[in-house]
Amino acid sequence: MTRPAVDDANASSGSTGGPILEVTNLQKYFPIKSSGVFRRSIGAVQAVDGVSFQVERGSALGLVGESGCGKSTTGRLITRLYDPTGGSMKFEGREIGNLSNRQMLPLRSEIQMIFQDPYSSLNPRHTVGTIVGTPLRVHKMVPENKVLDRVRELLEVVGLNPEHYNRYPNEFSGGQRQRIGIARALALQPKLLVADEPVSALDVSIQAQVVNLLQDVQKQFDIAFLFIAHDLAVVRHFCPEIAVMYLGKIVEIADRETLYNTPHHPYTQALLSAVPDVKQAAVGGRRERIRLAGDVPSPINPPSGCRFRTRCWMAQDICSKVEPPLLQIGKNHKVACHFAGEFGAMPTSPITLSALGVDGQGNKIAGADASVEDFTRAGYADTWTDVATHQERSNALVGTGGLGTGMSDEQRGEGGTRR
Ligand SMILES: Nc1ncnc2c1ncn2[C@@H]1O[C@H](COP(=O)(O)OP(=O)(O)OP(=O)(O)O)[C@@H](O)[C@H]1O
Repeated sequence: MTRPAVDDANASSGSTGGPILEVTNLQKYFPIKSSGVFRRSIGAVQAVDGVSFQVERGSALGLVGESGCGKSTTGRLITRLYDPTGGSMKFEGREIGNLSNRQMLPLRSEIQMIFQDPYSSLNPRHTVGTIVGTPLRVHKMVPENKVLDRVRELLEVVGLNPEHYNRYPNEFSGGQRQRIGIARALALQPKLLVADEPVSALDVSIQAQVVNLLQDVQKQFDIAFLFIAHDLAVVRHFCPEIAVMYLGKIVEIADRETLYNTPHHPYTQALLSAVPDVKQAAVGGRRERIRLAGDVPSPINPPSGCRFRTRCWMAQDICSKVEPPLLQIGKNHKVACHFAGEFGAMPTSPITLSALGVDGQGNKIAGADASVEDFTRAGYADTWTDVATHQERSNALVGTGGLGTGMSDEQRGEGGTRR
């Protein structure tokens, strides 16, 4: 199976490079209707509420968070199984959020999805040959007399016996069924694959095999991935960048090394504390386990200010009054927390004040300008504020030991960051 070279693909879609997917301030509110004849809207489930990220061509972004935080909804928006309530989704530079089903049709082959449950996502009445061959026929990928050859080829790519095309899904194990789902997704030679918890329904012993297969096909066909998972261990080896979601929002996003080594959001720290650390175990150490109290609150009526505050051990008054913006605090690191910092060394006063133009109680400071920075933009800026030193830093100076504008202690005020 071959994929067009990246440059050819760009040329055909009119793309000029840049990320394959750019999502900005994406929202999905599911309306709640009253019962009765006149089904009025009486509220909304704020499943995804202002999410921004980008996925580079051939790369992988991990989207992680507890059940109900909006990961699957985000994946379904990108594949346009759902219509967004607001925001923008650009695929190869082209807005796809407002495309009709018809306009979307040619793009469907380029953005494919792998589902969590390999049992319910395959039609039990169809043979594997039909399941994998149908997209080939619908999108006229190959002439009719070549469909079976291509199906066999795809089965081989995903490590299944090509001669098993005549079998039914119930004749395969869970891991093998997920391989069939992967073969079906690969049939259309996608450029972006949304993998929604592709291994969580599988036996632990099989999970690594399927992740390895996904990694192989990613390299072989230069496919970009949005890899959705509820735990940080699964995405660790797959995704060079990871976004952590909580109740419809991204609370922290960073490159893998930064996120695993120096998480700055209490929620990320809690999630990471549940991940076994082989290196630490080898030297006889144990990472302190942080147990979060209670469940994720309802997205129908989320907590005011910071949505995580009801479960956060760092929460203070400001957290209920003001929503923390997703501040860039490192070269490839953004975090949405008034008290963002390394575990055990988090600041005692909010770091977000000057960006927001508010005082420590969350009240607007008369005459103070909030930052002009757009906190909803996807990707990273070239300059940011270092929360430890309160100094401006820029890509050009990182690594040279050089720092930007030094700030006096006075300027730092109540731990305020200058932007
Ligand atoms: N079609 C829908 N109608 C109404 N509410 C929905 C719908 N789909 C999802 N939701 C709600 O939106 C919120 C986010 O759900 P979503 O499935 O995206 O979360 P998730 O992080 O993927 O969780 P899980 O891992 O359990 O799938 C949940 O509260 C869910 O109940």
